[in-house]
Amino acid sequence: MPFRISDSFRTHSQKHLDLNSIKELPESHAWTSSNDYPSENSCNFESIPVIDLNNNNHNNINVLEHIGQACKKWGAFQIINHNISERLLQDIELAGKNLFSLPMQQKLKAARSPDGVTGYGVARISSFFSKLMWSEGFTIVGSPLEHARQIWPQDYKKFCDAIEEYEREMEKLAGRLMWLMLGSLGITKEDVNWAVGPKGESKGGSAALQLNSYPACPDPDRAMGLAAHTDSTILTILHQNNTSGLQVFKEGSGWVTVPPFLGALVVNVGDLLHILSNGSYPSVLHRAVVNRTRHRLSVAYLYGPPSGVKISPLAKLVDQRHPPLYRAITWSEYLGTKAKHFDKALSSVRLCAPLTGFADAKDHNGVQVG
Ligand SMILES: C=C1C[C@]23C[C@@]1(O)CC[C@H]2[C@@]12CCC[C@@](C)(C(=O)O1)[C@H]2[C@@H]3C(=O)O
Ligand SMILES: O=C(O)CCC(=O)C(=O)O
Ligand SMILES: [Fe+2]
Repeated sequence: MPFRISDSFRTHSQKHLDLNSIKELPESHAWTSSNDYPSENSCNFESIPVIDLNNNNHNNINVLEHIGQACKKWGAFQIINHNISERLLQDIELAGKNLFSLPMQQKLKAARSPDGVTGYGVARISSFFSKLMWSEGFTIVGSPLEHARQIWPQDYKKFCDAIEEYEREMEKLAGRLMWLMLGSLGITKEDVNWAVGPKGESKGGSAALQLNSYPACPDPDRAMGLAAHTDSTILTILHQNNTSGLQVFKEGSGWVTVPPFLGALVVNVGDLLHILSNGSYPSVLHRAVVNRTRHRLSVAYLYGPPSGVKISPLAKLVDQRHPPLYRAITWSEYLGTKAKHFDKALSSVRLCAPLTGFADAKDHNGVQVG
């Protein structure tokens, strides 16, 4: 059977409240310390590195080294000079704004079905939490046409054009970033047979596009935009509008805000790169908090390997002293595992305990993610 991301991650329950018009936080959305209360942040002045992809010599270290350090230390970094035009970033933001500002009954015409992946709905990880999140989402895999037509029977073209152009540009950037991140581990194209075609050309991966909307919230300290999670990807490229909300978890520092910089994009290490790198580049735990006055929008490009490809620790990174820590798994299988085990998914594909003290970040950082 052909691989489809849409087969792998099923929603358990969906509730649709119009968060834009609610004046008081309902009990259903009021989080407490026992479920990862957002205001427990430590005050942090550091943040993830900003890497100039054009600059081959930043503070005497080159881009590859800079990326390697960021992946090891943070599991995330921001990029500038990435060749995605400001115009395209504005277009995708506008497409998201136009979609989420529609009346609820119109958005629900493209509601994600209970056993589907694409379309409009609450965060799909909601089923792992007793409280609901202060956000709404729209997931696209491949062409947005079918859902766009359900929402705008005549007027779907503008939305589809923006999404499709964004997907094309993101695919190129994600491929480039994957080779930079793997390159920083000493991995070349010869070492990854599934990513290279017969003529030595790079093969494209699979991807999903996630539009996230976080309306202004009457009680932001007790609400959660998107609960702590890692992405089940090789890497994720995130565009956030000019309102902060994304936080990454760093061992020893706690939750650290990722400030939005005009034109910059955030890159996250996902669980599959964690596996490929045999744990050297841990996937980053992250979440989105909300804001009393400002509406926030983010667009995540979730990039993974081509269909059917088994992902396992790369042979070059494995030896007697560094045995493979994870078993081989396809993206589709991993998404199924994540849908079942959520924050325990990575541990559930683990083969053995590491020899060197390293452990899955989520297993020992004390942050409750599920
Ligand atoms: C490819 C995918 C990754 C994702 C599940 C999905 O099938 C499509 C949406 C993705 C997303 C976006 C928001 C956070 C996340 C955990 C979720 O609930 O849906 C991720 C999923 C993931 O990375 O596991
Ligand atoms: O909105 C954000 O900043 C985070 C979104 C996110 O983590 C995701 O879509 O996977
Ligand atoms: Fe995420």
